[in-house]
Amino acid sequence: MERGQGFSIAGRLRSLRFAWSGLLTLFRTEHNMRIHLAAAFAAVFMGFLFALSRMEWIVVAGCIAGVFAAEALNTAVEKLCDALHPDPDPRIGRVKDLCAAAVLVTATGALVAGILVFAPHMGAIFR
Ligand SMILES: Nc1ncnc2c1ncn2[C@@H]1O[C@H](COP(=O)(O)OP(=O)(O)OP(=O)(O)O)[C@@H](O)[C@H]1O
Repeated sequence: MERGQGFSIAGRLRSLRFAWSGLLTLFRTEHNMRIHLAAAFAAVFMGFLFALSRMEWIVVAGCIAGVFAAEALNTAVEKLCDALHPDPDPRIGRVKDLCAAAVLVTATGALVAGILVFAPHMGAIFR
């Protein structure tokens, strides 16, 4: 936001357009994001199939949002690193490894939460 500019609906809508454009770029350019998207669709499909409770939907939605946000931040830092320091540098490598670790931790947490939410429903089918 530039200094001296007041709040305006048009300004907020413009910011929303930028965020949407970032989201589209993420899905178009990041292969990992397509895997996250496929997992999210599978979780939502199974959520309707098993008629999840409100609390279970909150867990699923939180996991999907968390993984997408982690991947967006990871991609942003990667692009910033490449723009500021295109040459190989062990410090840049460490920064990228740390960001990748953040995505891994988030995705693993989402996987564990997904198993805890869906396993009892699947177990009920085979009982
Ligand atoms: N400029 C660099 N200097 C040193 N090591 C780097 C550099 N760029 C990347 N690396 C190393 O290579 C790894 C992969 O980097 P890259 O930018 O290809 O990320 P990625 O996770 O493979 O990206 P994507 O998911 O977009 O394919 C990094 O985690 C880091 O260890």
